[in-house]
Amino acid sequence: MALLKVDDLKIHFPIRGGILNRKIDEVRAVDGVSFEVKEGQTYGLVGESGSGKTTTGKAIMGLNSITDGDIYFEDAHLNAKKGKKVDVRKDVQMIFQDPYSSLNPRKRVLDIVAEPFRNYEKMSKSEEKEKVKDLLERVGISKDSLFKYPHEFSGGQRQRIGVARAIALNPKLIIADEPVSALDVSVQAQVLNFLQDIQKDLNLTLLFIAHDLGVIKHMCDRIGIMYQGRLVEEGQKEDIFNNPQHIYTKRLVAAIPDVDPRRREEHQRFRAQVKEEYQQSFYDYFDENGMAHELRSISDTHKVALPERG
Ligand SMILES: Nc1ncnc2c1ncn2[C@@H]1O[C@H](COP(=O)(O)OP(=O)(O)OP(=O)(O)O)[C@@H](O)[C@H]1O
Repeated sequence: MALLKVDDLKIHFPIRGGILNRKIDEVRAVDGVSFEVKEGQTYGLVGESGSGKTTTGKAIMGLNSITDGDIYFEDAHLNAKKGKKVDVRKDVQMIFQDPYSSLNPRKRVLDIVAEPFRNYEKMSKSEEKEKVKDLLERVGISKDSLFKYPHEFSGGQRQRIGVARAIALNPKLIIADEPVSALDVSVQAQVLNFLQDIQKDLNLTLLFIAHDLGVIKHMCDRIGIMYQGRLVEEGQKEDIFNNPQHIYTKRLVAAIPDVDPRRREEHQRFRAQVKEEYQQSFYDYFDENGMAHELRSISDTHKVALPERG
């Protein structure tokens, strides 16, 4: 069963200008995105910076207003216009990219991790401490850390504290937005493996957002490729990596450094083939400024590098 269903989601931000500050254009950050995440699955949303991944994640959390489309969690329609507002804050939690800024530097670990359940559960101070100690133990942080501040931890440890906070309410879905991209390469794998362990232990469903296809490959069962606010391709991991269909997906797969010497020649051939196909097809997809034809009103940040005209 799908735990999360995103149906034709559109999130457009107005661009205002002129002395009357009127809407002069819009950024179509998300423009007709549909996908489903099944219970227990890790679904990867991948795409370059500005492709709309974070905006999609925030909309699921209720942090972005939705222009059009629907989001369902279990059977609840999250953005229903009529009826009672559904609160999924307990069931859906987010882990952010930057463990340096996502933890309040003035708060102690105890208060950071206890914050989510203080709103939901009444408990004594000593019960609260015990619960936070348990959570810290679960994420591999010493329980003596209760009264320490975020700056006393390394990046990887801070991300673990962020995870302790995210799992404090026993959520069903975690949206992990680039959870390792701000970390040293040397600790990235550790944090990814730790996330997988936590997922298994707690039977969590993960929506994993990243720009790095290597990280997505390591983590995800199913993958959606975002480009300029659209989901240009979607499928099981094996299909995306072995038989990509969209030229943008092919370029992402071709750009992965080849680490397996047995596949080097095959990968080189694939790269050459993609380069040729991209050059031939470029002007079918993009105009002379590098903007996709059907998506011209998207902001300049979406421009892609122009190849030589063949
Ligand atoms: N509040 C906002 N107002 C106006 N434009 C916005 C707003 N939030 C995001 N955007 C724009 O929407 C587009 C998609 O942004 P988003 O952050 O979702 O992309 P992303 O794929 O997550 O990229 P990144 O990895 O850099 O965060 C970008 O062009 C961004 O500038």
